[in-house]
Amino acid sequence: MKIALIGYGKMGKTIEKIAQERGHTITHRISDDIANHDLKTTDIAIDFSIPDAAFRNITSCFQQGVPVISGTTGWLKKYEEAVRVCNENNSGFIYASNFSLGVNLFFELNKNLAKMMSGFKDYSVSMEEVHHTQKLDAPSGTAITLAEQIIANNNKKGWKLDTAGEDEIPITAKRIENVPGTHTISYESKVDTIKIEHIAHSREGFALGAVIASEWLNGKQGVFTMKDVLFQNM
Ligand SMILES: NC(=O)C1=CN([C@@H]2O[C@H](COP(=O)(O)OP(=O)(O)OC[C@H]3O[C@@H](n4cnc5c(N)ncnc54)[C@H](O)[C@@H]3O)[C@@H](O)[C@H]2O)C=CC1
Ligand SMILES: O=C(O)C1=N[C@H](C(=O)O)C[C@H](O)C1
Repeated sequence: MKIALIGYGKMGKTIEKIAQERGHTITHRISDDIANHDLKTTDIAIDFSIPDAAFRNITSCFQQGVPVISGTTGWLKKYEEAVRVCNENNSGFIYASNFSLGVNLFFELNKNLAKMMSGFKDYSVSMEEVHHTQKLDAPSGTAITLAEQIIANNNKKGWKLDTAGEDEIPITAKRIENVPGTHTISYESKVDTIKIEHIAHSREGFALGAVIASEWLNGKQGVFTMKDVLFQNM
């Protein structure tokens, strides 16, 4: 496959390595305004850029007839608009706050645990995410997805960074040098604590997931999720 990398930073470079190992060709390595680039000869674009540029990058690809895998976080208020532009252009789109297989399994575990805990009022839920110090957004996209899953399966009404109200999930975001991404969910009562945690040891899991998603999306039209890619038969 011919792949355009939009955002050639930490993730772009890790994706390049894995894509080449799997026999793909990198046609573009883009770190500036998408308007400067003609993508028509590429099969798919993988966007891991910055929150302020992601929407413009993604929709510009659809308008050029190029399907998109996007892992950029912090732009999701415009997700529905991106879906509309994808469909108008008969293109293909997968966004995921986290492309790793491990986190997508963790998402399923989180939903089940939230459902199981919903009847037990003695436990209060909270979340902590830890990432490297260059991260632009907080809380992480993954933490927001986890919180939305708890809200849908428990009796919480929303989430807040740091101090939250009675019916909200408090999320703590820590920034520590070189941490690829750790997410911990705790249910705490007076007598004990139940914790589930995902620790990424490197960026390779995110990058491999994004390349597998590109291979899966190639030739398809429509808007999909990582659940479609990884757990089609679940
Ligand atoms: N969904 C997932 O599995 C994962 C998502 N991410 C997200 O991916 C994004 C990128 O992460 P990193 O690679 O760690 O960041 P990074 O800062 O290393 O790379 C971002 C790159 O985007 C470039 N850039 C700036 N303006 C641009 C524009 N207008 N168009 C295209 N590129 C532009 C920057 O020059 C930089 O090279 C972040 O939003 C992060 O949260 C990161 C890891 C996994
Ligand atoms: O910026 C990162 O590094 C990461 N961003 C994603 C997020 O915001 O959830 C995924 C992963 O945790 C690493």
